[in-house]
Amino acid sequence: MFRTIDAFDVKGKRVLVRADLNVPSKDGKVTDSTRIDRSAATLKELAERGAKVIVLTHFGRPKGREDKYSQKLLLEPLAKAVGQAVAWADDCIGPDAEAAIAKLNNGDIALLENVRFHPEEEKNDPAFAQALAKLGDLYVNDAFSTAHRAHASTEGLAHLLPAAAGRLMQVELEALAKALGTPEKPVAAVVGGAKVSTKLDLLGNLVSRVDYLIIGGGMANTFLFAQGKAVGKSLCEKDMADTAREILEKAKAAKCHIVLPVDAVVAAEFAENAANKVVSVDAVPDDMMILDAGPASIEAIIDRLGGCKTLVWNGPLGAFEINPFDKATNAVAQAAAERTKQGKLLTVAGGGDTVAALAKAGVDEDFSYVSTAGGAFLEWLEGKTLPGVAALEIKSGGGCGCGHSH
Ligand SMILES: Nc1ncnc2c1ncn2[C@@H]1O[C@H](COP(=O)(O)OP(=O)(O)O)[C@@H](O)[C@H]1O
Ligand SMILES: O=C(OP(=O)(O)O)[C@H](O)COP(=O)(O)O
Repeated sequence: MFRTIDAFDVKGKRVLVRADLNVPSKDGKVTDSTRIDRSAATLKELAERGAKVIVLTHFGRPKGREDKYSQKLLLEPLAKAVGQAVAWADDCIGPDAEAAIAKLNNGDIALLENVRFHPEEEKNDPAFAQALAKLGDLYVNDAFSTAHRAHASTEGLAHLLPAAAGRLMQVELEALAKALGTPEKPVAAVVGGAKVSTKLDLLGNLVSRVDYLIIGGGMANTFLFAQGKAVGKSLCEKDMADTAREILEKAKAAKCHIVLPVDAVVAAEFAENAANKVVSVDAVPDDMMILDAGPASIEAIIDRLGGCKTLVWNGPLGAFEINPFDKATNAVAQAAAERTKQGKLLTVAGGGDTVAALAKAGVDEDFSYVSTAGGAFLEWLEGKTLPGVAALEIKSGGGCGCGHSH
């Protein structure tokens, strides 16, 4: 049980909204604005109700203040999404933030610079959380896709100010519970993408929840390496090999079938239209990298989905942003969309890049539900309590606040 923004009288109040505007980008331009667009409902409602709306978010994984992770590129798409100008502050705490907020009138919206420019954010540092809290009267967490992180702006702040869930947070939790509360079996999970170390661990729990775990993208390379295969220059976290082997053992014990690529599209560089060829996963050349799953792997995955009733998906199967390494992601997305339209498969997908990949494949409207969250959604699926959601719990209201119904 958590409070929503219905419980707040926001008129004239400074409302700190933690959104997740961590969107895909290229050359300083946002390439998929889904997270921004879906965060707009809360921001617009608060502004319409007369709040001074202050948006906190992270963008990427900067190590301290790094210009390439400045959030200025978000200003224009955010202004478009909310239908009004958005003010800016060069820092998320201190004099810059205070000055920008002091200028806000009721109904105005401001975006502050990347909270991760301060390493204290990810440490959930109490003094940093206090510095953020000083800027607002009320706190709204609308960042479901970052709710698996116990950071100052996603967790700490909820203990320092009156706190509520935003509309996107509400919608996500309700939609996931409805779609996946009791998933029809067999259930397949597709997990790919590039965030190997932060997502590999959770696969250990996922194997007891799904019948098939289909591993692709950079994640698969680490498993192939763990099986003793050479992966050349591929994205691969070699120090995670033991964890990968443990997951394979856990899967066996849980009778979860792991599906790994059998062939791969390899190239010498991560670049658009790089010369490429299809090889067996047993024959990846030393000077090349795996950038997509090959045709035999695509066929095996689609074949496997044919027998499933539910699909959950986070992480593209290849480097989908650069042609032609989007083939496996496109083909599997289109096959899943087709089966969804036929009423044979319930499909729930999520993640900043996964959403962009589904849009590129032209099927984002055809899935049963598309979440803004990737890692958070998988952790929710594991049955884990998400710290960002739990912190919103109304202590006397009963329920643990994790978003699951127990
Ligand atoms: N084989 C691969 N090698 C390098 N990068 C890959 C590979 N497969 C997928 N990726 C990358 O994974 C990224 C998305 O991963 P991730 O952030 O985990 O997904 P999401 O944002 O949907 O949760 C994309 O930028 C894509 O290029
Ligand atoms: O993009 C995100 O998650 P996702 O890649 O799992 O979809 C969130 O913004 C969380 O980012 P983080 O994984 O750097 O904490």
